[in-house]
Amino acid sequence: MSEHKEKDDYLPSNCFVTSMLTDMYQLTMTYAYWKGGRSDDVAVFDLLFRKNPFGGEYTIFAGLDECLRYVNVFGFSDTDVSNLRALFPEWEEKFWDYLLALDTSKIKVYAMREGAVAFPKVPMIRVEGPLGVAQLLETTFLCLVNFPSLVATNAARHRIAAGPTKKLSEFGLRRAQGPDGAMSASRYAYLGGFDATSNLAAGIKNDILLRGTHAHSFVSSYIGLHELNTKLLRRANSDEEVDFVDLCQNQLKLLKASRCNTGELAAFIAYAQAYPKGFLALVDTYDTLSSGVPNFLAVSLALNKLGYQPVGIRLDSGDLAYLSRECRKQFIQVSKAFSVPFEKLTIVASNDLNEEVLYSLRDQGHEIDSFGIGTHLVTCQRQPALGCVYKLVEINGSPRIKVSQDIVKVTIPGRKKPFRLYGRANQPVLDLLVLAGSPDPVVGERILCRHPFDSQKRVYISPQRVEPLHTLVWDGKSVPPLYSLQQCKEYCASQLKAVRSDHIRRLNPTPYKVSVTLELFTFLNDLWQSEVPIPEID
Ligand SMILES: Nc1ncnc2c1ncn2[C@@H]1O[C@H](COP(=O)(O)OP(=O)(O)OP(=O)(O)O)[C@@H](O)[C@H]1O
Ligand SMILES: O=P(O)(O)OC[C@H]1O[C@H](OP(=O)(O)OP(=O)(O)O)[C@H](O)[C@@H]1O
Ligand SMILES: O=C(O)c1cccnc1
Ligand SMILES: [Mg+2]
Repeated sequence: MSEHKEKDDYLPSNCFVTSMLTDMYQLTMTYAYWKGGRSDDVAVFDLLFRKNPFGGEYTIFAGLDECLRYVNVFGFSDTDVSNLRALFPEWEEKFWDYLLALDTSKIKVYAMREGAVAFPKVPMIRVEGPLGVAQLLETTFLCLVNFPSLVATNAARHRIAAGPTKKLSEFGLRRAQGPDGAMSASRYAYLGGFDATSNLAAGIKNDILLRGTHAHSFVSSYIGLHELNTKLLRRANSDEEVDFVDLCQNQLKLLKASRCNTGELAAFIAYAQAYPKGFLALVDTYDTLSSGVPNFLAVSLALNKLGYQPVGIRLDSGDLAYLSRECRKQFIQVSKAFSVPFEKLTIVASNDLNEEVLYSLRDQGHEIDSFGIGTHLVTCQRQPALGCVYKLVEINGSPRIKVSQDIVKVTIPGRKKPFRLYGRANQPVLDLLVLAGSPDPVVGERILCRHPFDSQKRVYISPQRVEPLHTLVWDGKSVPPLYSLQQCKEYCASQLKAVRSDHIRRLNPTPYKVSVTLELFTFLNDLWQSEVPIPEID
């Protein structure tokens, strides 16, 4: 086989994503399957999680496109084989021919749509095909789904906490877990509900709106007005150049602000000279209310006189609720006193924001229009990992079960189709797992839905709508349609809108029901009984 197996342009975003990006035990199992003559046994694996993250009751499924890109380039190169040969010199020669020839042409992948709201135990992805290959996909698939889904869910939670009208920008690049953590976080935060990113590379690569203000260093780099290389600024609608520095100083006098830092004023003037149409100032370097805001307003009034409209401010410390209200008050006062349209200037807030702070700000009342959120969003500080697993559920048509003392860890065996059943209000009521060979649920037909493990819990439902959650997305090659990031983002928003609000609420959200058919319930319990020896007490 050639050194690279690149097919078309459908390649993983990260160059580390190759068939060697896996746990060593996947390769040692591959060899043992091959030695045991099991490589071509037909396996079915489910990729699912057991517990929603962040103490919530929902999860956003993300990362599918990257899984399919990986499946598209799956395969071992000559270099991979020579590296593996050095590691495992005792492996039989013929195995290397087998490994070099491995591809995903016999693999089928069924999956939820990227951006779907997913619930515990319902497979987000089902992989079918030769055991030797399907097994090898485990680690990489998990790696490609866990973090994206976690970040997308985190972003969705921040969106819900901020409210639908606020602008949300992801500011996490500098604090992310390495370059891939940052690039993934920017992409999947957007999918989960953010509007923009400060990450230039991610914005350009993914066509995400780029947003940014300026740093404290820009402000503190100026000590006085003498550092400005020009005093001039051209009017918006003519070529006339005006002494802008004089104009700003005069406006400051009119504002009767006596405790302003002159270096800060110089920085704001310099920024306004560079961006007269996009003037937004970070106002907390010295003192927000007695220096930053009056300096900002003086420069803004001067810009107004030259025909420009300023954009707003960023607050990055202090009590953001209080400060934003005070700033808005001052904008309104100045609007009235000077007859300028400053009432609705944008207030951006940042500084260690997270879901809890967003809720708290809402409770207190604030005037912030836009939030810049970094560390907590991209590192998922509240819960740093999602526990997706990849479990064998069937081999050569025989269902397999992984039993555990801990009931939530028991896998639901067999090849299954998941459906979302909708009730009267056209809202999802429960997800139902049905054995693949059994009939699909039918609209208007009453069906018994059972809790997979708790025999007491069962409900009848006559669904108003039945939505199959899986579609075939890879059948030896990718199966269209492939959805763009924008489409995944829109799908995510529409899914979240459809879910009953009590599943989403902040405190004690209601768990969403995940059930199995009576047939699957009986099948699961019979298999459990037959596989687990009955303990004997003497
Ligand atoms: N009104 C508010 N209600 C709840 N939390 C807030 C409010 N305003 C700000 N916060 C949060 O409180 C924390 C304050 O952080 P911190 O202790 O670093 O203060 P700071 O204002 O940045 O101080 P410093 O300027 O000394 O760095 C941040 O996480 C911020 O998001
Ligand atoms: O707090 P986060 O949610 O992670 O958001 C990003 C933070 O990063 C920047 O601070 P930093 O001190 O790095 O630089 P600055 O001088 O621009 O404030 C910015 O001002 C925010 O406070
Ligand atoms: O543009 C900003 O204001 C920004 C970007 C990254 C981190 N903190 C702030
Ligand atoms: Mg900061």
